[in-house]
Amino acid sequence: MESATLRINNISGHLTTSGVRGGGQCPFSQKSTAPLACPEKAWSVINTSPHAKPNPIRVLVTGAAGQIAYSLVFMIASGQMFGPYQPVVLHLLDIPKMQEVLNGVVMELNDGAFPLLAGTVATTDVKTAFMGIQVCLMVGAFPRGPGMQRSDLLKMNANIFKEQGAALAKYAARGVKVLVVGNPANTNAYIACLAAKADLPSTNFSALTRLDQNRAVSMIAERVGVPVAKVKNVSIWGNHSLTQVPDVTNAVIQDFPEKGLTTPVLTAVNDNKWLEESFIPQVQNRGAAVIAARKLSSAASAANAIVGHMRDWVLGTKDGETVSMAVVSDGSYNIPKGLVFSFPVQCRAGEWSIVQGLKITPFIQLKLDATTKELQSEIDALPK
Ligand SMILES: NC(=O)c1ccc[n+]([C@@H]2O[C@H](COP(=O)([O-])OP(=O)(O)OC[C@H]3O[C@@H](n4cnc5c(N)ncnc54)[C@H](O)[C@@H]3O)[C@@H](O)[C@H]2O)c1
Ligand SMILES: O=C(O)C[C@H](O)C(=O)O
Repeated sequence: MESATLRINNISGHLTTSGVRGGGQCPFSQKSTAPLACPEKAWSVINTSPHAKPNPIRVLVTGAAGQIAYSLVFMIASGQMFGPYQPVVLHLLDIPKMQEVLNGVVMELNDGAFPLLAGTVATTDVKTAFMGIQVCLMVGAFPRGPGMQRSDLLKMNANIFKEQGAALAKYAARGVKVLVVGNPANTNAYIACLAAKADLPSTNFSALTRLDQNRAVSMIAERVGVPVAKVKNVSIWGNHSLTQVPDVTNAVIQDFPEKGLTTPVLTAVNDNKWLEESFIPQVQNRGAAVIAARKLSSAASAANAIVGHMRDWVLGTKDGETVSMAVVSDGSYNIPKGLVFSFPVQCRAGEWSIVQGLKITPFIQLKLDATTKELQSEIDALPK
């Protein structure tokens, strides 16, 4: 029996949809009593056991009426981001002219009857959207079209991140984990972090390069002829742009994980020319290739990458495995402090840390220098 108290109000231009199902308790339908794989690695906010009191977390998706969100919100509601024991209240923000579409997204969320969806707050009001949120997925921004570079969006999108960075500082939970997706993602994360600087630590902020990592993993798996799950520790360094650095120097094919047997990707591919002249440019240009084919930027694969990024951040990465996240540089690998730069990281207990001591070849170092320079020039171009 569902004692839904769903209300849809359209008051003074603000669509506010809120509902708490089952009297605030998430009606778990999962029969499994198995705890998550490594609960000791999870952020303390996340329920990793079916026996814990269900305590919904508040997750904001901005740009909730857009393309990426149309995959993302359903993946979150189905438990793919926070695991099978963690209920969510979805906060959904878009701009006033998208109210009607946002309303439709809420209808479909309700029609999905997701057991983990404890409520929705759909709104065009920034304060309502950011109030008390613990996870913030900043998708809302204009996408590029054919022939554009992501940096061409800087002027169009910068103000969104300035305003929303300030809203994070004012209204969000102090431990809020922020993932910027809207392009140019690294510099938008830099802007949001700067706007919140006095109130939130810079370690709360990140930008998405997981899609680039997934693209690179998929290309290596295809080249070597192994399932994608066997390709580990491919890194993306730097900017989510044409200068990004897909790097397989430290990557392995996990042949027999139970015996700890691995083969370096460099050995398995055994073709440096292909890696340097085909693999790297293909990963760098994949976003543009999708736009050319779809006439729209990647959306479902972006949603999947967002889920992977946040899931690893809150639930922890597997032992010995690295993932790529753009985070505020602490000076590691001589990357200037403060730049939002993609590094290989590991996550435990809700904290990321940059993997230290990885081998950087002279070829990769030249590329790191170029992507650093580009990020600095994006920041120099910001309106003062
Ligand atoms: N980092 C990545 O890997 C990656 C991957 C794919 C797309 N992207 C970027 O993500 C962004 C969104 O892509 P999309 O395909 O969903 O675009 P979209 O145009 O389909 O959706 C964007 C939504 O954001 C909304 N929006 C605009 N301004 C807003 C504001 N101030 N507050 C809240 N919402 C606002 C729009 O109304 C729209 O509904 C784009 O900038 C795109 O380039 C990044
Ligand atoms: O390429 C784009 O503009 C969209 C996104 O950043 C992507 O990598 O697919």
